[in-house]
Amino acid sequence: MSFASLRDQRRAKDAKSLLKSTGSAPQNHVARRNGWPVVPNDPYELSESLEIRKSPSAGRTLFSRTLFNPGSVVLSCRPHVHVISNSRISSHCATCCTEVSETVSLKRCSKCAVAYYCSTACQNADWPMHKPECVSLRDWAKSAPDPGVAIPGEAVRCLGRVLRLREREGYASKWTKQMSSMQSLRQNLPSSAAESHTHIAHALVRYLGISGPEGLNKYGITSAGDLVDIVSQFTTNSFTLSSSSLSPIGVCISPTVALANHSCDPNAVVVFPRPSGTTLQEPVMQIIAFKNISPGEEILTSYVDTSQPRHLRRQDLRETYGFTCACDLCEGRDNNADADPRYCVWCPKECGGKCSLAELDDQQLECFRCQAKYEATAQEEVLDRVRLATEALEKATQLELSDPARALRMTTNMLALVNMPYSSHPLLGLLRLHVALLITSLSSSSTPSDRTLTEAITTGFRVQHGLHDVLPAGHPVRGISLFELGKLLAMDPPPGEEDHREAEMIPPHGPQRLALAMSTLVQAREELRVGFGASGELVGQVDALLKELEREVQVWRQGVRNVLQTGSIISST
Ligand SMILES: C[S@@+](CC[C@H](N)C(=O)[O-])C[C@H]1O[C@@H](n2cnc3c(N)ncnc32)[C@H](O)[C@@H]1O
Repeated sequence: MSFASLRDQRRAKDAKSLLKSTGSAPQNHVARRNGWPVVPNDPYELSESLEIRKSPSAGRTLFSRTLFNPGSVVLSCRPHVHVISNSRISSHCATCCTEVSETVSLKRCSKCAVAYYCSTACQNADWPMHKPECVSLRDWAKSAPDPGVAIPGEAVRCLGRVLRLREREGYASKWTKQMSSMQSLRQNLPSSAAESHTHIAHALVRYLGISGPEGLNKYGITSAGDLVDIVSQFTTNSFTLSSSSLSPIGVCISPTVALANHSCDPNAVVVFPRPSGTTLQEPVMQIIAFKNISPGEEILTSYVDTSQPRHLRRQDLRETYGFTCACDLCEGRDNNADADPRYCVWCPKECGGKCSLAELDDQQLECFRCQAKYEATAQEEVLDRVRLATEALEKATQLELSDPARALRMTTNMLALVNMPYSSHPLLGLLRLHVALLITSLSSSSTPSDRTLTEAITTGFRVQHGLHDVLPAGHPVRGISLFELGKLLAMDPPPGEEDHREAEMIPPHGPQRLALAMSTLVQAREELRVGFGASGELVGQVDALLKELEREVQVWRQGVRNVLQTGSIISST
């Protein structure tokens, strides 16, 4: 069955459920705005500034009833369930997600040796949930065929918590009603998702020690369809749990935040800015407006990385969420007469214009500015390099955590080969990964080299350039990458290497670099105040670093003054 017919089926289904929800009540009893029925907020308890409407083709969606300025918090809540991912399980507290550091140590659960906590208070808070989970984790480890799979994946651990919480909270509770109201794609499951759903369902049953239908009944599951619904609700509505600097650290579910529909040109973002200051309230999840949202406007977040080209965004959305995005960006209604900066190469005549790589279909690449066309062999060579770079990006991303040195060699080699605008896929991805790997190398080396620092800074500037062309101001990814660049510029260059190359140095050294670091950090603060809201943890970190640099500048100015004064004393005597 084609995707279009699946979508049409869903539309028909939406229309049916709409009729059902209005029942036999007269039409004028159903509140409508712009023709869309307003759905009662219950059981969500949304604030007065928000309302839920039912779209004809995209299910329930959130609308604003007030003006949200860029940087204002649209919604703030603690997720219903969250778990730390397998790769971060020993470095983040299972309860509040605080990361291990020089000042924070984590203690491991002595029974399962899987969950880690930053304090006794966090361990106690998690105990009612962890107690049965602890038994499941131990049983799972005992029967694991090898140590590499001794801990179940985060989807299975998260769903284990969902089922146990449903039982604990009660099937008629608000908590369970909210969870059950989340959309399931069971009826229109994309074929690509069926295999992974089955795999998760099998693993879940094994993890919970369920051996027959009675075991499932205990968790309120009366049919295989119920189980598919629960897995599908998870995949369609879960969020990547991230640190305050957007590093992925786990997975979580909030039925309220999940009410927001998707656009590749969104007006709001979902972040975890750690605003509470009290670990026991964390993780706090927020929807933040990064554009003006007027009363009566739909609140739209993005489920995918919007710096990616359309074909990759569409593929992700189809496979995981079962729909084809029809936003202005995807449908080419964004009034952009140039090549898509997310997927393009430079003009063959180097006029500064770009040729689009989107919808190529054997056509000749043509410059949008001067209409010059690529020769067949040159075009083949360019496309080969794009393919090669795409594969290298995928491979290096997989190796980022397990073998960062090898990943760094791959990005270094590939960056020397690709020549396309910094904003374009796969170059932007390679540049972002390259900076991250260089930062890892700088922080893990006992003798970091100035060459590595310089390369990280120059690459950081290229990333800025690229992101600027594909993400709007205030997007959290822009703020984070400016902050990283500011921190690199603020680092003291390693001693002993700098003098002989100073004249040709890009970026500058000495006080000029300090000034550049400060202006970059001020810009980062502006962007972060929008993308994470003013009370985000990172805004405080930028302020602290700016104060430190201010003091360095004072010391440096005083030093110059001293030298000048000493000089004038010498010359006057
Ligand atoms: C996280 S849920 C959003 C809330 C959902 N509309 C509901 O009624 O519960 C994601 C699902 O909403 C629908 N959806 C979200 N954004 C959409 C869009 N732009 N176009 C079509 N469907 C969309 C898709 O079915 C998707 O799988």
